[in-house]
Amino acid sequence: MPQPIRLAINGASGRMGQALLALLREDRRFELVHAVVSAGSEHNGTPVFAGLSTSLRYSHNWENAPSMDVVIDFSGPEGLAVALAHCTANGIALVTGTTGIDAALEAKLDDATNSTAVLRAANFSLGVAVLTRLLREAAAALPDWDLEIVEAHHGRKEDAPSGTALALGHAAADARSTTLAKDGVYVREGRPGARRSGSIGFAVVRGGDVVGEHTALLLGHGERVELSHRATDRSIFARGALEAAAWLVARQPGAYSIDDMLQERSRKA
Ligand SMILES: NC(=O)C1=CN([C@@H]2O[C@H](COP(=O)(O)OP(=O)(O)OC[C@H]3O[C@@H](n4cnc5c(N)ncnc54)[C@H](OP(=O)(O)O)[C@@H]3O)[C@@H](O)[C@H]2O)C=CC1
Ligand SMILES: O=C(O)C1=N[C@H](C(=O)O)C[C@H](O)C1
Repeated sequence: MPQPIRLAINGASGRMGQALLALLREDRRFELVHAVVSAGSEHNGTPVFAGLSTSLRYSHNWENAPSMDVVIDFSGPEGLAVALAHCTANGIALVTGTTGIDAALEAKLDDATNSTAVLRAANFSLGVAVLTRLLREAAAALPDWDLEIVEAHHGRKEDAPSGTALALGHAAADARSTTLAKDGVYVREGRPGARRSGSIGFAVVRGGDVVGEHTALLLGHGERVELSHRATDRSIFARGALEAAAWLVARQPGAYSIDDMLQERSRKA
């Protein structure tokens, strides 16, 4: 039996953190060595696995963190920035699903890939990986059709549009040889006028306990194509992030995506 992979979770008390912990109870590939929460968290110092013999407690401290091989981050931009600094200073691989990242943090993440293996995914579900490929194909095959991306999430989500919606938009824009900076439309209010040909619109729904739904609408005249994905259980994202972490620990420094992992696996199969 190989040594388990020493894992830290950043954002361990959150919705995704808890989904990861539930899977880790049964996953012998990993040893959870650090479970990080915010400085003001009510979970600080409390046991991570209530009822089990392990003594691991939630912590907000990276300074005296134990040795680890990989960090999985689902914390938010502020938490990610701190975890990233720890990973680059100590040569630790980083898997992050945090969305809503600004340009400054994007630049730090890019810089970090010179010294650290970083795998980023706005969505760790296999279905969304396939949806993205299908959308690329459809957007290129129907270049004159209007393209709109609609997403729905639970009412606690802080960023909009979702990271997945933006990633879908970037993929479609790329397939049409344009960019979201040029053609993305995020707000329609009052009297915005007729739809500009070639634009890529985003619409956002928030409420209840929706896990995550994304639809790309390709609207023609007299017909339309709808490409949809519905996540009904957060464990799909958690499972994908654990697969990514197990894969990333053996990689050289660099920037990686879920597609890199899937392509390497299909080459080996
Ligand atoms: N890529 C993907 O597949 C997915 C991505 N996401 C993204 O992951 C992120 C988290 O989502 P979700 O789990 O729903 O969010 P939650 O708000 O439920 O959880 C956030 C967690 O981060 C912790 N946290 C907050 N600030 C810090 C900090 N500065 N340092 C360390 N930990 C911190 C919180 O701790 P506490 O509250 O205890 O202080 C909490 O444990 C979002 O950006 C979301 O969009 C979500 C689902 C899937
Ligand atoms: O915050 C969430 O919940 C989710 N966030 C990700 C996103 O912004 O795309 C992925 C998933 O849809 C759930």
